[in-house]
Amino acid sequence: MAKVSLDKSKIKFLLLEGVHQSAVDKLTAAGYTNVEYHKTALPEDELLERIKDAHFVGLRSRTQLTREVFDAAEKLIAVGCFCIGTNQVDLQAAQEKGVAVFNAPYSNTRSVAELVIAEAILLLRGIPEKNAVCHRGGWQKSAVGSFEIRGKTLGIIGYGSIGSQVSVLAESLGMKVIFSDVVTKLPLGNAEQVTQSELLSRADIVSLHVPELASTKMMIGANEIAAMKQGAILINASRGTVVDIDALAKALREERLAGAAIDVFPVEPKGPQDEFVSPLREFDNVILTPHIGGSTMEAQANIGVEVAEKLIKYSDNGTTTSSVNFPEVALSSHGNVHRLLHVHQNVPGVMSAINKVFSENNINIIGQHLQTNEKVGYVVIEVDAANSETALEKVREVEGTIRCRVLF
Ligand SMILES: NC(=O)C1=CN([C@@H]2O[C@H](COP(=O)(O)OP(=O)(O)OC[C@H]3O[C@@H](n4cnc5c(N)ncnc54)[C@H](O)[C@@H]3O)[C@@H](O)[C@H]2O)C=CC1
Ligand SMILES: O=C(O)C(=O)COP(=O)(O)O
Repeated sequence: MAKVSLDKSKIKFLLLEGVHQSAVDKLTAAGYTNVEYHKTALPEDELLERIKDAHFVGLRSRTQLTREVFDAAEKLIAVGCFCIGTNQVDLQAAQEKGVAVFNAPYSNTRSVAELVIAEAILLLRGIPEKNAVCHRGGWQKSAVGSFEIRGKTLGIIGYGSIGSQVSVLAESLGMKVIFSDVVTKLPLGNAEQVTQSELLSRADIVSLHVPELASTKMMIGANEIAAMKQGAILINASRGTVVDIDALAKALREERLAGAAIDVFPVEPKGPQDEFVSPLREFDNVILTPHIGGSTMEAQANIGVEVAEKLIKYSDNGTTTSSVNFPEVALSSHGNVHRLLHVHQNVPGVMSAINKVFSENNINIIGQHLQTNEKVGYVVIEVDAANSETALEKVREVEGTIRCRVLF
C-alpha cells in the first residue's frame, strides 16, 4: 500500500527557541495537535534526536540547521524560521533534500527600526555614559558632546525592508539620510543613494542592515572604520559577522568613534546561563543588547501567526508562496481531488518522465502546476482519488525525484 496523506495528528511540529504561543494556537486551530515545544534552542545532539521524526521544525536565529541536521531529519518537509534571517539554515542542503524553508520577512522590521532610532538619539546625547555614571553615584551634567539628531546625517548600509523603514523614521525626525546598497533602490522621501565610501565619509551615524552573506562578512573592518568621520557612531543590528569587533574596540579606545550600539555578535551566548563575552563590555559609550532587535511582543505574535500560516498552507495544500529556497506555487484548497506534490532535480527529462507515467497508466491529470528554480522543480499534479496511490507509486520511481507525497 502506498504512503498517502498522514492524519494531521500524526504530523509532528518541533517548535524551538520559544516561538510565540500564537504559532501553537494557529497550528492547533488548523488541526495540528502534535506540537513539541521547547523554550530554548536545543544542544546539537538533542536536536539531532528530536528532529528525526519531525515533519516540520520551527526556530529562530540561534538554531543551526546544518547539512548534518538535514541528514538526520528524514521526515522533514519544511522549516519555519520565525524571524527574518535564514542564514542559520543551510538552504542548499534543504533544497537538495526537498525541504521548503519559510520565514517572516516583515513582521519584526518596525521593531528593529524603532530600536535603531532610539539608539541613535541616546548615543548622540551621550546617554549611555551618563546613565552609567549616575548608576555609580556620579553626576555628569554637561552639554559637551551632546547633540540633537535633527539635521545630522544617517548613513544606512543595506536599504532593504529594515534600512528603508529606518530611513522613513529618521527623516520624520529631521535627519538627512544617505544609503548604500549593492542594488539600485528607490530612495524614500529625500534619501540619497551613494557609494559605501561616500557614506562612510559623510555620515554622523552609520547603521548596518545587510543580511549575513559571504560578501557581508567583516564588511566593516579597520579600513571602513578609519574612513568614518571622527566622532561618528556605529549601529549594528544586522548580523554579528558583519563587523570586526576588535577593530571597533580599537577605534573606541582611541576615541575615533563617539559610541556604538551593537545587538548582534560573532559569538552569542546559547542561553541566559552562558556568560556574554565581548571586548565591548568595557565601554560605557556602547549600548550592548542581547540580539533583541526584533524581540517585541507585537513582532513575535505576528511572526508566530505568519510563519505558522505558511507551514499550514504548505502542509494542507502544497502552497509554497514566499518560500526562500523553493519554487513558488500558489494553490487553493483541493476539494475532492488528490494532489501529488513532487519535488525533483531541475534536469531535462523529469517532467516528460512524469507525464509518461500518467499517459501509460491511463490516469487523467485534472490540474498541473509547475514552478522551477535553478536547482529544483516543484510540480503539483491533481488526479482523482481512485488513481492517486498508483500515481504516487510510479512517480516516486522517476529518476531525479527528490521527494513526493500525496495530499487529500
Ligand atoms: N537584530 C535583530 O533582531 C534582527 C536582525 N535582522 C537582520 O537584518 C537583516 C536585514 O533585514 P531586512 O532589511 O529585512 O533584509 P532585506 O533583505 O530586506 O534587506 C537587505 C538589504 O541589504 C542589501 N545588501 C546585501 N548585501 C549588501 C552589501 N554588501 N552592501 C550593501 N547592501 C547590501 C540588499 O540588497 C538589501 O537591500 C536580516 O538579514 C537579519 O540578518 C533582522 C531582524 C531582526
Ligand atoms: O529576525 C531576525 O533575523 C533576527 O535576527 C531575530 O532573531 P530572533 O528571532 O530574535 O532570534
